[in-house]
Amino acid sequence: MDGLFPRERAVVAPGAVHVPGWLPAARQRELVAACREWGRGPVPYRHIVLPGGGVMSVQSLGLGRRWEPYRYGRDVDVELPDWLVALGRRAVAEAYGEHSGYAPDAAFVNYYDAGAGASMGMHQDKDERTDAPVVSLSLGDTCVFRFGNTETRGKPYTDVELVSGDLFVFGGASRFAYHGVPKVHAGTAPPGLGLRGRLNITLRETGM
Ligand SMILES: O=C(O)CCC(=O)C(=O)O
Ligand SMILES: [Fe+2]
Repeated sequence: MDGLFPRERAVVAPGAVHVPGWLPAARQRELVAACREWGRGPVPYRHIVLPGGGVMSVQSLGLGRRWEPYRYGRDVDVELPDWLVALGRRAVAEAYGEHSGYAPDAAFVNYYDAGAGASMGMHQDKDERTDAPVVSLSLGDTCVFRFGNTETRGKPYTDVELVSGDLFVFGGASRFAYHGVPKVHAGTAPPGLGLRGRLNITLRETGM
């Protein structure tokens, strides 16, 4: 039945807002072009190695501050552009009706190679020293985004389909909720986007 009914804006949990189709197609193409440009160097997208030795299946790049699991370091892969800060502010205003001076200083760009089965386990974004919201933008392949609770990695959670162009903001009572991406549906990116796989940009205020 997917596609028969329009996807509606939804408050998935208090402070967690899903806005389907927020980015117009032309904006999505611009963002994909920017993600490609950022990856040209000097620092490429890479699989982050976790302190326990695990290797993330997602390939990531840091804008603004670089995340060195599990903290933000001083190194910068790519500067965080002002236009992306402005987009983040518009996103928070879209979700909550006001942006309250949202001032992100870091972003992760995550690339999911759907053909290779890339996914992201349940985790909290808790290395920031503020409780300002996280803004998430999705491009390319559709994924299952699992949005849970602040107590455990497990149930209760809600599975949300994030499609290219969707906005998801989590703040307030949901800021430290566990979330993850158990599945990316290969080959579901909009044909005109020119992207194989999924890109996700998450903006944060590190408070540092
Ligand atoms: O890819 C996503 O939608 C989520 C990414 C995420 O949770 C993160 O980068 O911390
Ligand atoms: Fe996260």
